[in-house]
Amino acid sequence: MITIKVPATSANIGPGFDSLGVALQLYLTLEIHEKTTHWIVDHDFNDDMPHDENHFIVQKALLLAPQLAPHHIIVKSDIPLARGLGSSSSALLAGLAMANTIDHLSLSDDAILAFATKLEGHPDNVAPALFGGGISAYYDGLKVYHAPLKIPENVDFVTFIPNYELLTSEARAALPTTLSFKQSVAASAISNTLIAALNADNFDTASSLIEQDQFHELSRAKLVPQLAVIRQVAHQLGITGTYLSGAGPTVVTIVPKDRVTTLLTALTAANLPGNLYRLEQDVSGLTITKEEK
Ligand SMILES: Nc1ncnc2c1ncn2[C@@H]1O[C@H](COP(=O)(O)OP(=O)(O)OP(=O)(O)O)[C@@H](O)[C@H]1O
Ligand SMILES: N[C@@H](CCO)C(=O)O
Repeated sequence: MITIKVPATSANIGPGFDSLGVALQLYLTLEIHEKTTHWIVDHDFNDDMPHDENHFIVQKALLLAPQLAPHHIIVKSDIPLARGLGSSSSALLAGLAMANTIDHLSLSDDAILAFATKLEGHPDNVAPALFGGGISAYYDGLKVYHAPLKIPENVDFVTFIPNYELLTSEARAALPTTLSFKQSVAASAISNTLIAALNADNFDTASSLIEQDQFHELSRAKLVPQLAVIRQVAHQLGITGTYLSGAGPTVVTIVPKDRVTTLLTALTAANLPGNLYRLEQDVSGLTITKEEK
């Protein structure tokens, strides 16, 4: 049996729209069992999700390897669908890694990343899901340029997952079609300075800049009213570092570990419609293990 494990990811980290992301310790696991005459996909999701070759993961694998032999596969996932935790990127990478492994394609990580980014349109979920940790990345249409983003070791990710879905396509439809030159310069300066502050271990500056995005949060805030509420609760405790995770609706606050309980207590009292988690950064990224029978 071959097991492919892929972490969830939280993209944007505030001002890093479509370029920054971090892997988190929630996982999709894909087990590849025996060869079969047609694809058999066991999963715990709703039965509206296909159990045959029409399953998302198989479809993505077939894009990379159209002649891929059918197998019995089992998908298990802690990553909620369409909540801003990169479920589609993790599933996409699992499919590509399955094709690469069982069809012996020997594609490099960078080749897989470029293929995945072409399908996703932006690298901010797929890059950290593949490599683990924080990543900054840019796709020029052919190649993905990427470098590690330094995430402090002494922080956790307080993650509020609302009890409703928000498709990325819907949240992208809310984005502005143009930004003025002045606003573009400010928005990229905020993102650049965030990266520099993280690299300099200056978390006070970083956590403040995380909240100053000018690319996407203003136009998406109406879709996720909990973003403003969580920021306000955190500010009352002197905590900054709250952002819309990916396209939302999940809201993440990056918090020093010694303040996490205080924030979780206050957010629990706010009784928001969804679930709160304390997550840690994943540093391994996608892993593949082979077990001989
Ligand atoms: N494990 C999975 N198995 C099958 N399909 C999946 C799986 N995970 C995601 N998908 C597909 O991806 C869709 C969600 O993708 P979408 O890009 O809207 O959200 P997301 O990836 O969870 O969020 P974001 O990109 O904002 O972080 C699901 O509705 C489903 O079609
Ligand atoms: N950067 C993307 C992440 C979700 O795919 C967005 O915010 O739309």
